[in-house]
Amino acid sequence: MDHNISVHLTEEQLNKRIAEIGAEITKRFQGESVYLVCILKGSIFYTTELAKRIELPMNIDFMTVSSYGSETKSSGIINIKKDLESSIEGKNVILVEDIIDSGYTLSHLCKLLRTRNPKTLTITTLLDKPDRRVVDDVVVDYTGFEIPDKFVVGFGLDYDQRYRNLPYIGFIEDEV
Ligand SMILES: O=P(O)(O)OC[C@H]1O[C@H](OP(=O)(O)OP(=O)(O)O)[C@H](O)[C@@H]1O
Ligand code: HPA
Repeated sequence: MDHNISVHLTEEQLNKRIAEIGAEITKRFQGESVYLVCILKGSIFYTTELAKRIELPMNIDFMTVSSYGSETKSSGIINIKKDLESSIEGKNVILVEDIIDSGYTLSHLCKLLRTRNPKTLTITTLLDKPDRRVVDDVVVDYTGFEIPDKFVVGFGLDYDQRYRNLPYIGFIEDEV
């Protein structure tokens, strides 16, 4: 089944904001290196665009986490399907998320990563849906855009594994 998808954020708007966040992170960690943690799969597009805009020595690592399955609502149960390859002890870790919705994923991940003693833990998300928050115990350092409570796809985000490749962020309007 296909969906009507309305464009909410264009590729240009996304990349402009990502460049701003990259510049801020570059300034904040001047003279140091950073360890980017990409939360697969959704964050892959944001991570690659952001990484290109951070002018610092960098390591990029990946975690696969899942809580949504084929639903549009979080189950609240976070599964770590793939863990990081290296130790983050003493590193400037930057956790890169595509979206914060209920907050379950971020809350769980932050608790887990802090147990591994990073030097700093910085959180960035491309999108934030504040109206949907259930768990709100994490301060986000860099947010791309706040969006209303509508299901979004594109730029890495999926609906039942579809639409990740759209170069923009769009709202699912209805089925056609
Ligand atoms: O704030 P929350 O309600 O926890 O939702 C946010 C999380 O949900 C999505 O991941 P998902 O589990 O759908 O996996 P995916 O990235 O592979 O699509 C998204 O990428 C975030 O990681
Ligand atoms: O709106 C969304 N779209 C895609 N994936 C998501 N994961 C949480 N919220 C969303």
